[in-house]
Amino acid sequence: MTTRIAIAGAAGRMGRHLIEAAHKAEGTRPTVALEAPGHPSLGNDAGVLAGVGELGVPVADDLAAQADDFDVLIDFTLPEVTLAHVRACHAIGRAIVIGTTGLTDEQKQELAEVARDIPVVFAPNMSVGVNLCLKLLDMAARVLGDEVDIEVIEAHHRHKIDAPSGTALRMGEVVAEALGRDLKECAVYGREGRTGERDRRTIGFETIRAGDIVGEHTVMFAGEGERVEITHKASSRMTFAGGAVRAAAWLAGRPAGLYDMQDVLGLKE
Ligand SMILES: NC(=O)C1=CN([C@@H]2O[C@H](COP(=O)(O)OP(=O)(O)OC[C@H]3O[C@@H](n4cnc5c(N)ncnc54)[C@H](OP(=O)(O)O)[C@@H]3O)[C@@H](O)[C@H]2O)C=CC1
Ligand SMILES: O=C(O)C1=N[C@H](C(=O)O)C[C@H](O)C1
Repeated sequence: MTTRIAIAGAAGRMGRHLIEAAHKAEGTRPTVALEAPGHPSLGNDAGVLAGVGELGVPVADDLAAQADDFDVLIDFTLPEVTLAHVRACHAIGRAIVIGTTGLTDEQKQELAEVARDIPVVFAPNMSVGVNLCLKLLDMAARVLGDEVDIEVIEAHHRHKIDAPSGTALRMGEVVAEALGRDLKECAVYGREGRTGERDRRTIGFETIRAGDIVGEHTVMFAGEGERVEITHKASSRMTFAGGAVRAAAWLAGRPAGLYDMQDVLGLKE
């Protein structure tokens, strides 16, 4: 059966790749494309926007009005826009895949409540490689334990508006959980001035924003005499878009619940 996909933020960096991925993947089809009211792309064909040729899917601004035309919404937009779409999907009973990062704790809480009634995949990074790295990080943290200093370094393009990246924060959470720490208490974001010696139980975050970097993450476990680094480098947004479309096909017809990419990829024990 073909999964009909709606794409929010269709004219955005990820939106265009999502249209292409949903069009090219077997078993999925982009049927709805959304942008905000007044957006210059409204009425344009989504396939033309994405560079894959005409698809007969004009960019529109009203999700609820197209409820009968899609099975799963994929949303890579802004936290407040994503939450409005979550509420709309709840009202019309549709599944949603969310890639948006930078949600507040309150927004995540609302998402968890809605996921009691509809199926939701929510993940800061949809690439297979990053999700494999999350497994490796759990193992590295358990083996190296409290004997090492842990730093998360991430680099992204100059247009990114949230920091640290959602992926970096998730990496920090995985490491903190493995070590029995609370990330909210042990995270240190950037350093400046007379900082004093490093406290071993902290987890440091460094952010680079420059040029057109698609997305790079390194977690460093540095001890006396050796260090381990686990690095992921994305060189194309298609790696995220392909993962999101795979998640949408996986989600169609599932029971209500809050899932992540580890569920989609079968990486949970
Ligand atoms: N989970 C993952 O694997 C990944 C997650 N991301 C995350 O995805 C998000 C988007 O990133 P990116 O594509 O680079 O950002 P962009 O700014 O390029 O895209 C966001 C799009 O959403 C549009 N938009 C704004 N308001 C609405 C609305 N009310 N309805 C529909 N569309 C709207 C924007 O329009 P405009 O700005 O023109 O008004 C824009 O086209 C970020 O949070 C990023 O961190 C990114 C890559 C991978
Ligand atoms: O904004 C981006 O581009 C990306 N955002 C995600 C994040 O915040 O982790 C994932 C990816 O690295 C690209």
